[in-house]
Amino acid sequence: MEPRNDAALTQVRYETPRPHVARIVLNRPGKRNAQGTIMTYQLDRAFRNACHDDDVHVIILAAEGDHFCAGHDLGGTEPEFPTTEETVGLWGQYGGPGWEGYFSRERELYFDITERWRNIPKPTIAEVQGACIAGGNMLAWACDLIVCADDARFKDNTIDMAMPGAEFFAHPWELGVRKAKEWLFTGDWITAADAEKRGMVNHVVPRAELADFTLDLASRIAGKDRFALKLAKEACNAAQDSAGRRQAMSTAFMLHQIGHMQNMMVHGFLIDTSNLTPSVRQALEAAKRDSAARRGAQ
Ligand SMILES: C/C=C/C(=O)SCCNC(=O)CCNC(=O)[C@H](O)C(C)(C)COP(=O)(O)OP(=O)(O)OC[C@H]1O[C@@H](n2cnc3c(N)ncnc32)[C@H](O)[C@@H]1OP(=O)(O)O
Repeated sequence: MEPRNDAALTQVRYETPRPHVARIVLNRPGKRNAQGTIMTYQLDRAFRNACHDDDVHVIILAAEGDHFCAGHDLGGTEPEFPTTEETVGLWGQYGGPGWEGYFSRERELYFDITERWRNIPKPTIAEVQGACIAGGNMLAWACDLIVCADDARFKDNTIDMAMPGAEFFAHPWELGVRKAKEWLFTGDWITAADAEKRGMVNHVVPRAELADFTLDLASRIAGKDRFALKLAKEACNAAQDSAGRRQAMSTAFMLHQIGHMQNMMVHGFLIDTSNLTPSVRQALEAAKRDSAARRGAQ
């Protein structure tokens, strides 16, 4: 199958820079690649294109601009809820009252979809530079390997939003339980070097060499037997799963829902917005006003 030049992709680019290698690029640098509903479904579409193309053996997930991903889009310039046409998940009831709609959205957009990307039956490599925040880590963690630039830095600031951590709660599996707790409790950055020491990333390379290094690694892997790669990935993932990863993450996801409901009861919104950076808080406040007006008009 020819790689698709997919015109539907506006916030994500799909490239085939080397034989048997697809490179999917988050392409919203003006918003620091914040991941909203549109980007999520375009990313899902790009991953599916790569999965369905027999000629693609390895997939790179990269990002345009200075930062890999500023996490979930808190600016709300996009539809809050997916339409049933674009969803692959079966949750539905996005317009449901109370928590019903939000639960479906969270489950589909942040948990199930990320788990599906983690289980893509081809090797995936994240190529990370600059800031990688909260939901941004979920994108990197969904990949099998992570190569990062020496300027990469990672944090999960969700406790500052009165939330217990991003939805795809791989933190303890990525950093070890003790470091994961400190990272979450403080909301501090960890550097690329620290992430490598913890085993969260495979390689740290100079920023100028990031793309070429990742491509070379991808090409080396792409030269191996495609089916054996798939089996090796499945075997490694099964080791984590038989140690309880999936069950622990399901529990964490439900606790995350409790965090949102508590915020709704205490702050009248999904998250406590008081500690957000000024530009993001401003965008969010505008989005909240729009959303309230839209709902009022219904
Ligand atoms: C369960 C929750 C999961 C989550 O993922 S919640 C999201 C958590 N993420 C954050 O709190 C990230 C906040 N963003 C930042 O800290 C900074 O940004 C960066 C360090 C990533 C980059 O800093 P700099 O280069 O100085 O950019 P800038 O002026 O802060 O932002 C540039 C434009 O990007 C928009 N933006 C940044 N992050 C987000 C976001 N997460 N959602 C929506 N928009 C975002 C801003 O508003 C602004 O936009 P305009 O130029 O139009 O004013």
